[in-house]
Amino acid sequence: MDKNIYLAQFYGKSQNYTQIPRDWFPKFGVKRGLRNEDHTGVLVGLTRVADVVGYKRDAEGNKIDCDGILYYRGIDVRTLIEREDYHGFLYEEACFLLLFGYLPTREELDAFCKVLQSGYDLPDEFLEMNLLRLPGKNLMNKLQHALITLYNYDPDPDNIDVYQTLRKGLNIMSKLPSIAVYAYMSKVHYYNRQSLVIHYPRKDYSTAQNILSMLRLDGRFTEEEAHLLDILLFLHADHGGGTNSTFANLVVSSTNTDIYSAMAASVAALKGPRHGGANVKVSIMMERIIDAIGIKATDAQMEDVVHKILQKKFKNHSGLVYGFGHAVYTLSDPRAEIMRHFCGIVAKEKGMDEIYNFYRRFEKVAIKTLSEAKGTHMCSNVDYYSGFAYQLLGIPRDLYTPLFVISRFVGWLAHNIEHKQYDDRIVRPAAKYVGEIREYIPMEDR
Ligand SMILES: CC(=O)SCCNC(=O)CCNC(=O)[C@H](O)C(C)(C)COP(=O)(O)OP(=O)(O)OC[C@H]1O[C@@H](n2cnc3c(N)ncnc32)[C@H](O)[C@@H]1OP(=O)(O)O
Ligand SMILES: O=C([O-])CC(=O)C(=O)O
Repeated sequence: MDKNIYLAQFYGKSQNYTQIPRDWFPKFGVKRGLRNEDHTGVLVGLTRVADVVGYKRDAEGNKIDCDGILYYRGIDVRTLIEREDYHGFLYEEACFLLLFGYLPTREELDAFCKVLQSGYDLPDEFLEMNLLRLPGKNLMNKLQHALITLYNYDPDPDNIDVYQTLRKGLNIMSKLPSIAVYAYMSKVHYYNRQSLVIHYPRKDYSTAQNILSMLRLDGRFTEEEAHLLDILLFLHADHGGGTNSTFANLVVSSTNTDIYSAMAASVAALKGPRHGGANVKVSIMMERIIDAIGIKATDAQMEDVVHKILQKKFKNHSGLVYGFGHAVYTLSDPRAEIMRHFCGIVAKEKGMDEIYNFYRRFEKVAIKTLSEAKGTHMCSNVDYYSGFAYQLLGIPRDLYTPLFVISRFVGWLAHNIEHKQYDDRIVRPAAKYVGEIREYIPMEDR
């Protein structure tokens, strides 16, 4: 018999031995997904890096929905964006704030940018050996590979001293934009037979400027485009210690493994479509929806699509309307609100307001339909508009989630350092054995 048929039979039979009924989880007091009954997260740590506020508590301790607020080191991200003194290095300023806990002076920010800029160059032959000779089908997997490979270029890679972690982290961080863009160039050269374009990063450019200049054939971009990308990088920089990819970092790093391995674990987590990978899924989903019902579709047609997605009758079959719902936010994700605003402005400038208006209308319909279907308020999340914002900048879909990595790396690093300094215990929760204890049966008696 075909070996796959055997395997399918073993798998079928295994269901008699391996099942764990859903109601056993509450019965044994297990918090699935580390969530409490009211869906809030189980407390697993203390942090001063960022705060994600999505609900309040009333006097009786009940959870009350509220508009979301995101604080970086206690400062509302909106105030950092709305300021009058924009200088082109918003993302770098946020990196400083997240890592060191205070807002830099002009001199401190310049000095910090110089540290980053001094790390822009890749090690000799890294590009040729690891990116051009080994193109990756998926850039998130390729980024994990590149991170693990950078270990080999470090003379003391297993040194996990806190200050060394900061130095190594900043060095990796400064190289990520080139690695991601070159990995993309290598992919489309190899798999799509496109011409290979390699622009070197400029030392005087910010992270946002370099990404745009390395990606574009002529290396040119406008100030407004760099500003939008700077804001996008800024908005993705951190989301507290409980978000999946950061928690994954802390779990892995708590074994005292090297920083390259811990960061690769975070990239692996962020790739998932329930997390950072949702930005690609949203983009594909919206394209398919527009294909199916047209850009001028009515609200009723949009509502029908949402129901079809929920019933797994629309194209992606996941049952999820990507870009909606959040583990913490209830009424709104402040990052989606900010992006909606900036996307509106840039879409108008680029003559893409028709598609922007579609996103806008679909957002309202999806929120209403999902909230009714699930009996709880659901908001659009950061991933709903980010792909569209990248599309406005002409950034290819392959790079949507890698851009999230470039940005969130600093958050992973800040929490990694904080955890090493102040928690420093191996993460090791418990799982209850709920099977039976059985006698061994000799082979001839089975
Ligand atoms: C950067 C980020 O990670 S932002 C999040 C990006 N992810 C997405 O956009 C993917 C779509 N959204 C989701 O999968 C979820 O809303 C998450 C993972 C973001 C948050 O999930 P949680 O708060 O844990 O909610 P949970 O997954 O328990 O969902 C509760 C219920 O709502 C449903 N639900 C939640 N979000 C959605 C959605 N977007 N579409 C359809 N159903 C949803 C779940 O299927 C579940 O239904 P059930 O009770 O009938 O099983
Ligand atoms: O907090 C979360 O669960 C997911 C999220 O929005 C992020 O990591 O940016």
